[in-house]
Amino acid sequence: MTVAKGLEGVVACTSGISSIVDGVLTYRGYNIDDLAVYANFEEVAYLLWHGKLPTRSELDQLKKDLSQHASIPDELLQQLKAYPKNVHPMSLLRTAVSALALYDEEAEVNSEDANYIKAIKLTAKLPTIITAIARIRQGLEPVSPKAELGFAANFLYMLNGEIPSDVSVKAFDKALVLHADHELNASTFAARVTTGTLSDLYSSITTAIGTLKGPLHGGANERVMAMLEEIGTFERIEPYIQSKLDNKEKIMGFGHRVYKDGDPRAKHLREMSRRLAEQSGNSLWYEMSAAIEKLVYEKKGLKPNVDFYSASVYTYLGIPRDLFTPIFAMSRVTGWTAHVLEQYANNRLIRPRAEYTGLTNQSYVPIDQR
Ligand SMILES: CC(=O)SCCNC(=O)CCNC(=O)[C@H](O)C(C)(C)COP(=O)(O)OP(=O)(O)OC[C@H]1O[C@@H](n2cnc3c(N)ncnc32)[C@H](O)[C@@H]1OP(=O)(O)O
Ligand SMILES: O=C([O-])CC(=O)C(=O)O
Repeated sequence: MTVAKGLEGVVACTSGISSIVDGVLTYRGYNIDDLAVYANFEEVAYLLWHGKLPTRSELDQLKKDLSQHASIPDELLQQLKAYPKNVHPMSLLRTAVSALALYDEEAEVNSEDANYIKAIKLTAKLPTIITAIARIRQGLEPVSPKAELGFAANFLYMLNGEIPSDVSVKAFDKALVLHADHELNASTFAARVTTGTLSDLYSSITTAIGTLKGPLHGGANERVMAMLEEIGTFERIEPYIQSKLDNKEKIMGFGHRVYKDGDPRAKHLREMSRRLAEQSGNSLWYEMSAAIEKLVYEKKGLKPNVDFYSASVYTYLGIPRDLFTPIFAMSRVTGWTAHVLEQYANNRLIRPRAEYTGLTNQSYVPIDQR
């Protein structure tokens, strides 16, 4: 047997959802560079689920469906209020999504239609859950979603209780577009493994959230911000980075399993960070990020991934650091569910092999003789 550690280079399934070829990322054949400029998040969700861009009336219907399903069961809201306050929002989100299944009568119905509706429900409810988590821990009442607001605007509105500015909504919407899908990343693969057993869609998304949470995957974005805060000043950048490299520690937001010459999403986030810095009158986070990018490339030849500049973008948008990964989940749930639907449509159990490296020929010794 040949072992590909971390499954590097292994092609584990076919997929028609997103592709990465020669460093170019596409969703359903559309280049991410075009989608980032022209599409909004709801259009991208439709594209991922249906394989084509929506017509005006299809988009209006999806927006209606998302808004119709945005509220969460009162039982879940009461649970969110009862959960411990000092727990990471990703842990709360994972538990809340699992709990949500208990209040969906169709949770166990495994038809294509029922699963598509579950995909819409989960996408609609994630912002409501995340903002409720954020407000409850501050002793504030959760804010109910507003039907007339779009997906990105609704999140910012429910988080702060104020209608957000157009500039913030546009920037946040673009960040959601950029995070929506990414071929067979770890959390999507995990979701497909769960789906492969013919378990239910809520189980697959709970699996995916738990997988995204790790610092080598989606959890890197909040750690990038922690690093920027820890470094704090320009003079401290060089010694900080050098000591990380000397100690063979990972610099968060750099490197990628698939992109060796840079992540195409990073340039959009870099530009967003630059603009938001200019508008906010506080360029520190952007300037520090740009200096770190240059230095890490000079010293180690590594380029930033999607998580690097998203940290300063979200900070400029006034979003607390520990909500960065939940926001990633809020966008990626569209990609995860598209992959779950694709897996169900052409399923085979996912069950690779392991090369055994343990002891052999052991003789059983009775317990009182060990
Ligand atoms: C949304 C996302 O999931 S994007 C990724 C988010 N994760 C991060 O930003 C965490 C930091 N980055 C990393 O840990 C890695 O680059 C990963 C997990 C993304 C990819 O890991 P792998 O493909 O397994 O690469 P691997 O860890 O083998 O790295 C290859 C080489 O680059 C180095 N390297 C890779 N990333 C980094 C980094 N961020 N900082 C320092 N060195 C790094 C490794 O030390 C190794 O160097 P060596 O050959 O001198 O030993
Ligand atoms: O593809 C990966 O390995 C990680 C990633 O960038 C993503 O999930 O967006």
